[in-house]
Amino acid sequence: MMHDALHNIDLITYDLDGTLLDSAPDLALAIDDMLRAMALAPAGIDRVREWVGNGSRRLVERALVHAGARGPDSAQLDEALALFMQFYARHLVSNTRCYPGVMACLEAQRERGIAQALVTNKPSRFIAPLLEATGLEGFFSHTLGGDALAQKKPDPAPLLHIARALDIAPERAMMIGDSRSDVQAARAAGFRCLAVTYGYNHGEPIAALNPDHLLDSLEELV
Ligand SMILES: O=C(O)COP(=O)(O)O
Ligand SMILES: [Mg+2]
Repeated sequence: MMHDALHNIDLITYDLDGTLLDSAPDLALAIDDMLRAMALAPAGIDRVREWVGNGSRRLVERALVHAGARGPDSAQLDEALALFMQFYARHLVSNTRCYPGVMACLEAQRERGIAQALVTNKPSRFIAPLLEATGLEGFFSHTLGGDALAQKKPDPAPLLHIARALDIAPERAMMIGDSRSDVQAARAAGFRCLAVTYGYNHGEPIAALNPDHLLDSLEELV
């Protein structure tokens, strides 16, 4: 039987980090390489996991503030971000894996004829190589990175952009994500909202945001 969450849904937009992919280990490697290159102390994966979700610039800024970098002013942030992008490109798929149930869920919705798209706050340039390395390429009609439009999640713009491109009404669309930016973007766009409990969400339980549905695994949507 089909899960209730999928009732009357024609489009699913998925978040990437913390929802489809456990990417925190590689993000942490890159952040720590960046900090070391700037003669600052490494942060470690447990902290980095809490900083993911608002794009690379905010991730780097949080790391610099935590490491006690004075400022950080925008020149220092630019320099750190350039280092991070360079290191992350090298570590993109060293340890990054799909969460259990992801592939089966994507296959099941494809079979059902539900349109699927990806909306991440991650820089666009990393999307294709990550999808390719994890076997997730080919499932999404549209992919949008955090730098693709002027506004990123929690702004509803990327979700509405995709709904419009596919000519699907927001009330027939659902966002699946792991963090408050996903829940807020879904609400503001008029999308149904499903949250996974295993993701990052800045160290706080996503249940506190009252998404329409909560899942421990995307396997439940198969
Ligand atoms: O780059 C980030 O901050 C996380 O991106 P996400 O939107 O895929 O969780
Ligand atoms: Mg996420």
